[in-house]
Amino acid sequence: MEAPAGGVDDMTKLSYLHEPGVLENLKSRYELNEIYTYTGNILIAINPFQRLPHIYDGHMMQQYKGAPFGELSPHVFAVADVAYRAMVNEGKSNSILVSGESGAGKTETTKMLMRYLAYLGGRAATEGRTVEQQVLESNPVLEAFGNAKTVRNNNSSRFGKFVEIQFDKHGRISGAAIRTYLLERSRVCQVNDPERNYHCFYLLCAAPQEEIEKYKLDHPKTFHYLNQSKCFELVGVSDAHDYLATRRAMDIVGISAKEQEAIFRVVAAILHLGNIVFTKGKEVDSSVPKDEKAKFHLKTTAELLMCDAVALEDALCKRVMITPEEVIKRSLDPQSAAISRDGLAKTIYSRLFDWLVDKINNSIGQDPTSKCLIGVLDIYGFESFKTNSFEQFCINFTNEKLQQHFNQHVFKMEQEEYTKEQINWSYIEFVDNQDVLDLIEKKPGGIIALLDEACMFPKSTHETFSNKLYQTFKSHKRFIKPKLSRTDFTISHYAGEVQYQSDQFLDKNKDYVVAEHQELLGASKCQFVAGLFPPPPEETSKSSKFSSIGSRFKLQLQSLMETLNSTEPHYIRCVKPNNLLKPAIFENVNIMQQLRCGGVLEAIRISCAGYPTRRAFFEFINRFGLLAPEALEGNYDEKVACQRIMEKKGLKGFQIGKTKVFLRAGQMAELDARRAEVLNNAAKIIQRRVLTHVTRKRFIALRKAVISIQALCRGRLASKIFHEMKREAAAVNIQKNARRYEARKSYKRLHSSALVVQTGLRTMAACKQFRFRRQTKAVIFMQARWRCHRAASYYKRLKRGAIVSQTRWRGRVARKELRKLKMEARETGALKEAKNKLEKQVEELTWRLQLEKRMRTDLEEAKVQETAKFQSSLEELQKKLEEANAAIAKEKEVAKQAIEEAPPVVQETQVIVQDTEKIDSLNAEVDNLKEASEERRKKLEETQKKVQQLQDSMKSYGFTFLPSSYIVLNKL
Ligand SMILES: Nc1ncnc2c1ncn2[C@@H]1O[C@H](COP(=O)(O)OP(=O)(O)OP(=O)(O)O)[C@@H](O)[C@H]1O
Repeated sequence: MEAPAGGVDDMTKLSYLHEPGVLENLKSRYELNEIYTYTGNILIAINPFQRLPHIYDGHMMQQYKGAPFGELSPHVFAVADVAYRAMVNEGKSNSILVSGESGAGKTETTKMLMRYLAYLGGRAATEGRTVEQQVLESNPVLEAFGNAKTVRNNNSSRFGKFVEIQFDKHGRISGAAIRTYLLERSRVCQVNDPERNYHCFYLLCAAPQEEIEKYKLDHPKTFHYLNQSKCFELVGVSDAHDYLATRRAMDIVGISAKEQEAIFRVVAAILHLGNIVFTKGKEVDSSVPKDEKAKFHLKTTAELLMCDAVALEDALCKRVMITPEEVIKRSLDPQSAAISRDGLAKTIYSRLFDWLVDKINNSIGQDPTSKCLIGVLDIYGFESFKTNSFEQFCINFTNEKLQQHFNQHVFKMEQEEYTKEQINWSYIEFVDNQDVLDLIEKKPGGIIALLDEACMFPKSTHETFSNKLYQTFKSHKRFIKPKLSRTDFTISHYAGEVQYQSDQFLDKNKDYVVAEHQELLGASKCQFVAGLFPPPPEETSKSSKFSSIGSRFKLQLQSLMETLNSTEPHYIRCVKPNNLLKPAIFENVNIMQQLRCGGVLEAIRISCAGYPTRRAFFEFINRFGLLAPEALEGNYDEKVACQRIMEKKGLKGFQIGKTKVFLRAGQMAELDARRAEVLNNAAKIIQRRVLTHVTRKRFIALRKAVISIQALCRGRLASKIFHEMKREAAAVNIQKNARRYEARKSYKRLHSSALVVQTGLRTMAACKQFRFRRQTKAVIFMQARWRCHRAASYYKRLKRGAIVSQTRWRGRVARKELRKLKMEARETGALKEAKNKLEKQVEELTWRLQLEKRMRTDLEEAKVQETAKFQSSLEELQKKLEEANAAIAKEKEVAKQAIEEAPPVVQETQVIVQDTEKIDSLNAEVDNLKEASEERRKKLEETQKKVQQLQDSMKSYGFTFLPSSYIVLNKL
């Protein structure tokens, strides 16, 4: 089969299984950012050196949850899922072993595993912190105190870690425990350029100002333990931010504020401790703090550790030697004092780290009832440098142990199984490393045992120790004595030869606290510091008195191996693609070496050549019996039934053992696929029936609901239409009223305009009429005047004529009368009476004339003259009357005389009566004219009043008219 361009996701599928093929496959996948590849059950993870958040997000977790192994592309979640499912289904503990060299991505992979397991087995946070939250948050705390920048990794874990996640019977996380291995103690006092010390020191130096002041800290370059390297900062990392993040994580894992304060106080004390420089004292081979600065740091260290400064100085510069005879206090030279100081710093730091791990474990809590666990091992990979010390020895010892576990699982157990089951099998050669392990750990006689022995003898040196090694293992095929060195030794590990320098082995292996240090800090006033140095248990035997790092580590590894052996292992091999720590660089040689060290190539070979899948007969029949029901019905024995099932499915190359069926790679998957097909068909039938039933029920309910909804909708629609209609009617009404209002308004405007026009016209007509009447009046007046004048002229002429004729007549009549009077003179009384009557008449006429005169003066000036004329005529008449009266009086006198002489004769004068009547008629005419003019005047006044009123009202309406209009309006 040709490999696809993007590579295959399982290398057992490769057609040409050789090193270049494997490398090419990994390379082509890495170029596509496919960092994970399977090799059978082993997952190879190549460090991308760049964030790929999309492959670790929640969606991805959901995808991998419960997905069959191999169905989705290779992923760390798939391995965790398999481990979890196996634990839940089979009730067996599982472990995931993550290995690889420094910087290969073990810690990141472990974090992903833990996140995914927390996702699978997590529960909703009910009361504050959950176990999984605490497990996850323990990472930043441990990283702050156990990680440092090295040349190979900016965040290198300087300890091994095995996290046991305990689950309850429902598969929920119920507890957890963290075991740590072999913290690199030497880093506390010794840092190579360009590496860094543990992160916590730098974090504390970047803490908020008040803490810096409290702990009397300064820039990292001022501290001896930090300034041995010129690297103080990490690119893209903020120590100040990480300090706060660490404090938050400490809160979550249950470290109280008081404890946190004590922890950082101790960290600060270690920094100050490192700055205590010694110089020669007055006595021989004695030492004292070098200067004031050293004294200041001594004092500060004592303050921070809450112990006596003098006692601290003594503990650093002196040693107490107990001999059977006496107790001797021996001074240390400056060099030894510095070693003592560094020893104290290392002890304090390692105890602090152990305290943190214990605290986290206690705070998370263990579940004693838990039966299953998933262990995740993140441990340093194989190391081979130019100079390899005790740490590399222990690390490589660990890797040998793990390799053996891997061998046992993948190769040895495979082959043993084949032999046990008596199947045809041509054995594959594999490198068994038991001899290396024997070389290192065998008791007695192993390197660790010899090292312990050397440490117990005070006079031993690394030379004596090396010689001992050379003598003991001179014929061991895994032990080589280098030709050019007298103290180095080489071990031929499974991954290659490593040459160790033994000069520090003894010191680094010693695991005892100097009694003076123990005493000093055990008596600290700070409970936390005193707690780090509990009183040592009473020694029972001499052998138990001595404890070495090497043997303690060996015991820890033994216990770890026991745990791992009781679990079903899963392997993740992390690979570092380049030493530049940069993405997209694939260094072939480097990677090939790592694959070889991780046993990946061997695993590929055996997976393909052997029978990676096996099942007990009953398990196989249980699982795949449904593929050939006739094989079960025939009452065959299990072995035959298994054979029939496989033959029916056309499988070839499988083997039937004594109790198990052995399948070639991929055959199990094929059978599973067939089984899934059959199950799917059956499930489909059941689903069909159930679905029909459910769908019918749902349909009926739906129909009912639809009818209700329709009724409701129709109701709504009708009400909507009704509402619309109502609105329309209202709109029409409003329109109607609006139109009416508009029409009325325009009508009113028209009406008032017509009125104005009419008023104008009427005014014009009235003006015309008024002018006509005025003219008529003037004419009448002129006519009246003319007639008056004519009548007056006629009257004057008539009166004159009348008076003349009257005078003549009266003269004649008077003479006649006189004669009569004379005749009637005798009747005096009658004459007297006539005389009185006449007098009265005269008086009356006089009164009337005066009245007329006054009236005429008031009325018209024109008549004044006439009246004057009348008056003058009246005066004339009066004169005449007087004359007449005088004549009458004369006549009376005459008559009196005549009467006296003769009887009087009385005759009435007709002329006076006629004049009076004429005057009366004229007066009546004048009165009539006056009345007529008075009436007109009154009418005119009234008209003017009306005009004035109309004018006022029109003004209030805002109209302005011509004066002629007012007149017309006045008339209206
Ligand atoms: N899956 C990943 N995705 C992104 N970056 C990664 C991944 N794995 C590793 N890295 C990067 O590689 C660096 C080193 O990884 P890590 O600390 O996990 O290595 P390690 O094998 O644990 O090293 P050491 O043994 O020194 O602790 C990380 O800081 C990170 O930057």
